[in-house]
Amino acid sequence: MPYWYDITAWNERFRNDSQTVHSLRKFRTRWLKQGRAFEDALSELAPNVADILRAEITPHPLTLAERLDSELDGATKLLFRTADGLMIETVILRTGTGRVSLCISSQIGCAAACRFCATGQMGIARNLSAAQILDQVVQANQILREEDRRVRNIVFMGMGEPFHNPTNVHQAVAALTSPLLFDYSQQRLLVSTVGIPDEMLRFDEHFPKVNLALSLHSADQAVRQDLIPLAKSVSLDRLQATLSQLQLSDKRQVMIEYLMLEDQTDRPGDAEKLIRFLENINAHVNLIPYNSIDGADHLRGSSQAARDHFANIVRQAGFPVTIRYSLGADIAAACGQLIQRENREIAKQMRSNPATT
Ligand SMILES: C[S@@+](CC[C@H](N)C(=O)[O-])C[C@H]1O[C@@H](n2cnc3c(N)ncnc32)[C@H](O)[C@@H]1O
Ligand code: SF4
Repeated sequence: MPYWYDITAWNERFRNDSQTVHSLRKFRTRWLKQGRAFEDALSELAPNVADILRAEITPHPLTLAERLDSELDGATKLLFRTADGLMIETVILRTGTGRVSLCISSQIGCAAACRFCATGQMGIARNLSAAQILDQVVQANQILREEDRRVRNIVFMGMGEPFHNPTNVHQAVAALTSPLLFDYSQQRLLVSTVGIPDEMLRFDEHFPKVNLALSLHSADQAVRQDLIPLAKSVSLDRLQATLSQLQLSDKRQVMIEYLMLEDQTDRPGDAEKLIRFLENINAHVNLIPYNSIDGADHLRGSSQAARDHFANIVRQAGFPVTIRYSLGADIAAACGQLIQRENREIAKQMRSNPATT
């Protein structure tokens, strides 16, 4: 049975029936581009075609468990439950201009175990399937349809390391950018990684216009690997060489994400190291204010003065610098925070009683 996003397989199956191929195309437009509910998208199809889809497609592999709307700004956090009871987060970000970005998850938990990240502290890592990754976009667009909006930009900045789940992430990106499915241009997507060199290059080759972000956070090897245990196996030299091989241009700079941590990453000397690291790389630096998380009491976010000073040093070296404005502070914006404990509990139950899961 083909997945709903496997266009080649569906077309092959109905290759002698052009009318069905045509009505399937209409259905996909209504469902994926217009954000209609599955049953509504089926309503204009011939009954026999609608019955085939009802019988063979699982439209929503995720169940929306909770929706939290920020009272401060245009953020909505969606908490989804997978079939085996684990939770993931997706965030809708509405900007003042009316544009909407969606922050999606690619894994449950994350093996990189970054000290500052609630997802990394979750103690469980499981890949999301391509259908689960895509369902976050499908369900967000259904919510946004009620507001006459559609997701415009999609960022893989939710839970998980996308390049630890490359097969499913490649499939999901191919579906999102396929004119026959979601029809987003590659430029509307951004994949953020902690830095998995081979996978970054492979992705760049397949999707040369999808934006890439590297979560660097420090250009000092000792500090970086202290914050990101996975960095012990990836040297800064290797990362630098990887960045220099990406297909960058005026329209596609690599985004360097840099977490501002007091006395660890935010000193003027740290800015100088960052500038040296980025020499000859077409990069845009995004400074990230730290959202404190449980169990990381030794980490403190930088003051605004330190952040501004750092930004000025990097700007003077010729790099565009932005400071990330964190939306949804009142709905626990730091990804994974809300569900960290719940997932740990479920994972513990699974381990102690595997027969029931
Ligand atoms: C959750 S990660 C997911 C994508 C990928 N694994 C990565 O690290 O780039 C997305 C971004 O959130 C940042 N982040 C994680 N925990 C944070 C926190 N407590 N405060 C601020 N940013 C955080 C990460 O450093 C990363 O730049
Ligand atoms: S910051 Fe990214 S790589 Fe690090 S633990 Fe969190 S999700 Fe994983």
